[in-house]
Amino acid sequence: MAESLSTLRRLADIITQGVETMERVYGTAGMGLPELDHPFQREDPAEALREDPDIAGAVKNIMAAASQLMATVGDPVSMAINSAFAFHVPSCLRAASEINVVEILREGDPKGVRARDIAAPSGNDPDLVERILRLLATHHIFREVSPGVFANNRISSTLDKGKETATLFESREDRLDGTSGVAALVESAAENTFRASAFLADTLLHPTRGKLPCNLAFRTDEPWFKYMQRPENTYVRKRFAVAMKGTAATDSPEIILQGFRWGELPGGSIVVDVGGGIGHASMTIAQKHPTLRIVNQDLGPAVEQSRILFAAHDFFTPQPVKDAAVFLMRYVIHDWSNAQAISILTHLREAVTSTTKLVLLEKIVPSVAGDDLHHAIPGAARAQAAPPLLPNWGVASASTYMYDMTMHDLVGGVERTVNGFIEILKESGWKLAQIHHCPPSPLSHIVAIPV
Ligand SMILES: C[S@@+](CC[C@H](N)C(=O)[O-])C[C@H]1O[C@@H](n2cnc3c(N)ncnc32)[C@H](O)[C@@H]1O
Repeated sequence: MAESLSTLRRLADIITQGVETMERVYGTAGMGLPELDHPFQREDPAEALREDPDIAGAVKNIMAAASQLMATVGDPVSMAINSAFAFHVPSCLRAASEINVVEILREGDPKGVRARDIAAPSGNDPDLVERILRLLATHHIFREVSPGVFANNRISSTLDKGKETATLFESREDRLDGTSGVAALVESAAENTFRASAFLADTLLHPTRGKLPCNLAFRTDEPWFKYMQRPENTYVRKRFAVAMKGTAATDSPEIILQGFRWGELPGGSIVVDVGGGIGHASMTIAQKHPTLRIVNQDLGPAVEQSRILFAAHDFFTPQPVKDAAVFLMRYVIHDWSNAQAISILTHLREAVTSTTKLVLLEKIVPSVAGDDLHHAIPGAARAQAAPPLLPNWGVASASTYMYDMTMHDLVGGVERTVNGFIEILKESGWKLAQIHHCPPSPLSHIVAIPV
């Protein structure tokens, strides 16, 4: 058999094996696989089963093999051109979310709602709304149940803001407050990151020191975080904060407890969550390990709440806590360039005791071609997919690479490889001592000690 045909068969076999694993695990648990056509129910025990390692492995293999199969059999010219036009997906998705389609469908007839009734509350053209939803339904986001009639499905329903449509239309300013953060993340990414990303090539063709795609897109010399502080960007800033909650929606909150052994720290040890934001990581640690003393530092005001001390601190200035057992940073270092990251880490290094540890929670970027698994660092080695799959499982790992470019385009940050972490840690007086991966999450605990 020609090589390409045998590859096709091997990819199809991977999918078959994955499906068999899913049938076996769901069958043994006496549960059905959640249906694509039905709205997502987070509390459904069948959703929790996705954490099962066999299911998580099967899902990765099926996604990687299915996308590789499509790339293999699809017309290459169409594949390239469709990739270039794929921007219509986020553009339509944001449009649907902005006019609260998900909530209109949730409140409407479960059998489906006509485009004219979906368009009416926002006063939009029903024909245009129908075309937007048709493009999305073609990508399995929403269902077109009969011509011009739409319903939510498993994917669209994750954007549900959980409020009455009347409330959502009443005040645009507050519509995202208190929501899961998924719609905020989608709208923020599909507006701000999307606009910034459109200027990536321009920054390569006309590189100007210090200018990021975001600076060209928003015609400002200010960094993104500063630009968001302008009074006219209040809505964008509020939405961004809610969107940060959305970034955690794909991970269990318990992930903070999975790697580094917080329970082995002596009672009374101080854990400083540097750049801890609203403190959800601090809160999870404090609840599970009540004898630890947690300090959550961020730019905001200082308060004491739920046994956590919220302290105002700029991490580009000397670290005031000099007796910490752990400096923790979740999703902070990826916001910064190497020079800035080294400055932040150096301030922490200057505040250590002989036993202080640094714990970074970040994604570690694998190469698509596979990595050298023989790093001297305990825990660094990670499973790789067997051929013919891409070693990094291709699109099943896409979010890591999407976040990497998001960091670059908006803030000049970077999702780092293992070597990237080794380098910035070494430059700031730390040594990477241990890595705990937390599959199926792409997040890892990176533990460093002072040298
Ligand atoms: C991506 S968020 C991560 C927040 C939190 N660690 C989490 O996992 O949700 C980055 C955080 O860094 C904070 N930050 C940005 N610049 C800072 C600075 N100079 N000093 C302290 N915190 C800063 C932001 O306010 C934000 O809360």
